[in-house]
Amino acid sequence: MAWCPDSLDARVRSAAVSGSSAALQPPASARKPERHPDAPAPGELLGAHYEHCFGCGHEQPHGLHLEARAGEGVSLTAEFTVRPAHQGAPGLAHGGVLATALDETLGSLNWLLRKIAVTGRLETDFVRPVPVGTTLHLAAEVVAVAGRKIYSTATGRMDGPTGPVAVRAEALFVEVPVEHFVDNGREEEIQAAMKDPDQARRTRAFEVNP
Ligand SMILES: CCCCCCCCCCCC(=O)SCCNC(=O)CCNC(=O)[C@H](O)C(C)(C)COP(=O)(O)OP(=O)(O)OC[C@H]1O[C@@H](n2cnc3c(N)ncnc32)[C@H](O)[C@@H]1OP(=O)(O)O
Repeated sequence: MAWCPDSLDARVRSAAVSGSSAALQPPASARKPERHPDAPAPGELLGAHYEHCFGCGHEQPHGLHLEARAGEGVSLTAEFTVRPAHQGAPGLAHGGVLATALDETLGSLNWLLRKIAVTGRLETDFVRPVPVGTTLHLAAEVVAVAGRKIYSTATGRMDGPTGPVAVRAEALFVEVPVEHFVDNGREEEIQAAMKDPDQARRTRAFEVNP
């Protein structure tokens, strides 16, 4: 049965105001997202899904080292501190880096659904310049699911989790089978990731859970 709560209507209206495209508006057949019973508990850190991920991996010296924490329902929060390596204009975060932070945060949501999905579309509003040294407080949630399509939204705030919005994004993730990575990725990194001694990361990267 189709799911169309007031909050989704509000999001669609707000999307229209912010200018996000029709492709990011869930169809009438969309359903409410369901948190997987084995999803990390609210408050739990998600950890890196892959040590060399530019967004969350600890083995990327100039990566974002983004730390995401499960929230209620299918939501999470994350933090990312802008470092000198992330500049575009002097002293300010590069817009592409901020989009990456949003992409990584939104991508982490799929772990709460226990679905493996990749970004199909990401639309970003850059609302305020973000100086180097700023900690961006990100909050994201999945708003609807339609077949393989996962619709989600995120904001990034400065000066604390309730501070002014600096960036926001809406996205469509598309669920993919594990072959997506095996068939398209580079052999050496795939082999290395499959040998990762961390069972949780291996599971997250290479198993699709119903
Ligand atoms: C190892 C770590 C693990 C975990 C991985 C975690 C990684 C975290 C990193 C952050 C996330 C990323 O950056 S991920 C990396 C960046 N993204 C990518 O590399 C994805 C590259 N693109 C693709 O591989 C492909 O285009 C896909 C998978 C997105 C879609 O291809 P497909 O599988 O053939 O599916 P397709 O039939 O085309 O589309 C399915 C449905 O989605 C819709 N759709 C598809 N793309 C779009 C789009 N851009 N805008 C609107 N709608 C779209 C279609 O209309 C269709 O709707 P309907 O007809 O069904 O209604």
